[in-house]
Amino acid sequence: MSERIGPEQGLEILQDGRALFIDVRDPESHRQARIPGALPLSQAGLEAFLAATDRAHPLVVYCYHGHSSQSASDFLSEQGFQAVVSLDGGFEYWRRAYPDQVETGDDLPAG
Ligand SMILES: O=S(=O)([O-])[S-]
Repeated sequence: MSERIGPEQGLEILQDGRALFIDVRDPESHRQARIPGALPLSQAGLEAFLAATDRAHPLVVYCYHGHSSQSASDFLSEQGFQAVVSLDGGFEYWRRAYPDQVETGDDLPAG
């Protein structure tokens, strides 16, 4: 089972820039609002993601409430990713706790 982290730890990791945030919600939800710089990952993009991503790159996976991100994290661990965590509370908690850490609409990811 992959590790879970709380939102405070997620914020620290985001600010350190040491992990890739993976958004497993539906693509439209991602387009509307997301954790800054997060990558949308759906079934359709999975193969390309697995082919292109370094297994050593730390990943923080999030969904709506922190449930489906746990199975997505387990799956990514099984695919060889060495540092995968699931974000407790998901985006719904995150957007209320850290409204200034939400990117919306078609804003380009920072950096
Ligand atoms: O996205 S969710 O599985 O936490 S409802």
